[in-house]
Amino acid sequence: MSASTSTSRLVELSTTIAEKTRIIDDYLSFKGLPPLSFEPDAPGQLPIAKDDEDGEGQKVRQARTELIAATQELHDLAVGPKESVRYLAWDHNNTLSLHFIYHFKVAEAFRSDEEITFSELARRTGAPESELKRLLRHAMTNHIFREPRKNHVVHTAASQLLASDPVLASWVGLHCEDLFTPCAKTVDAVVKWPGSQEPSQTALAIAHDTEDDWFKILGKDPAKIKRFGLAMSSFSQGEGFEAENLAADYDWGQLGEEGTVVDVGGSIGFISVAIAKQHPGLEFIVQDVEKVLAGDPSSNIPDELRSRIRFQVWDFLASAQPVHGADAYFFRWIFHNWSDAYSIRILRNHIPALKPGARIVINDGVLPEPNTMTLYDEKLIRTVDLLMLTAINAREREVNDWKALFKRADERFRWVGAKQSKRMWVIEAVWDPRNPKADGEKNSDA
Ligand SMILES: C[S@@+](CC[C@H](N)C(=O)[O-])C[C@H]1O[C@@H](n2cnc3c(N)ncnc32)[C@H](O)[C@@H]1O
Repeated sequence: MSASTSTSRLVELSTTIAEKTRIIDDYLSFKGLPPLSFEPDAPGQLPIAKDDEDGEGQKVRQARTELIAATQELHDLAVGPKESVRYLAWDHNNTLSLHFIYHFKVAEAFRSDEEITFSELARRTGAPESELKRLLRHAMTNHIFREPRKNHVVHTAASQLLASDPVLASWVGLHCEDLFTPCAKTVDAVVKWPGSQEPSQTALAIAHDTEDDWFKILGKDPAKIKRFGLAMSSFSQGEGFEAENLAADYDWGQLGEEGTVVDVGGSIGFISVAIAKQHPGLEFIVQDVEKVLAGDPSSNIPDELRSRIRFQVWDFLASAQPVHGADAYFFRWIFHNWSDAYSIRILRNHIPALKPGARIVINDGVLPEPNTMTLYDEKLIRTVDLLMLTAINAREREVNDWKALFKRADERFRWVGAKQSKRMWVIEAVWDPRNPKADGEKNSDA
């Protein structure tokens, strides 16, 4: 890009920023909603009035997306490539100061309306004062705490959330305590086990000096399991990830009046409940490992649905699918936890149970085609993809990867398609034993 084009791009971006800011600001003041700020009582995210969720709210959310993209580009242009790369290289120090705050429970140590000295904060948290001061002053450059006068600390919106939002705090704990060190070992793991598909040959295993996979490591520590569950709930409950979307966005009616759905790795059945509520003819069998289904999982099912939702212990890696002849086998957030080799094993373990026309319905993430969304949004899903590599040698997939996965598992899985359902996707194939492509072209995957 020539110097003159670059200058006009700066002006173009600043105009976009002014326009989008105006849309957001006008909306907030018209609706009497609180302005965006760093003060402790500021909203944790852009506030949208309840009755605006679809119409005006969508417009304002879109303006926010475009504002973030424009400000990020303007920021990066202003900083320039040399400084950008220089400071990118030590970005992990942001995680470091956040980790310190999480570890010493600094946010919880004083009230949102309190002004506290570093020395009193050190006394309350047990953290050494000099490190406390250094690490908090670093975090302040990320708007986490503020020093209104020398040696005095107050909360900001972000630090206040760390104290009051257990899901966010668990997310921070998971990343700072469980995944920060492994992240730094990811290149070592790739060098040691290039192309490995094994969940135990990971950076996480190197960091923990173990041959266990992540779930075994987690399984040894109830507090970590709890923190992981809470952190993950931000995905299940977050906007665009709701179970209700799936109930509405997939044509469950095509399974017939009395269709049977097997919810594979369905945990305690909450997705089956959401679908069952909207589709009164369907019956569900929820399968998971023994540990998850111990006790009485039916007690979580509303009385009126209990006759239609059964539970069954089954390990999808260990043996063939025990439920034969179901209309659909449904997998939500399953395959992104497994490498291709294991995903293929899971699919093949279903083959003996499949009747012609049986549907494999997957509700999972999909990686975008490059350059089809803002860098901010693209970075979110690409970061999840890297985490899967670091933690369990699993991966996120593009539409074509999903298609290839079925083909590699068995040519008789006939690809139906992949359709976006809010922030998730529905990916589907049908078991077609007479698929002509299945003859001759036998695949060679183990
Ligand atoms: C990410 S959770 C998804 C749970 C649920 N489908 C949802 O949408 O929230 C993955 C699920 O797979 C289950 N799982 C893991 N390994 C399994 C195995 N070998 N056989 C059966 N279920 C398994 C876990 O216990 C867990 O409930």
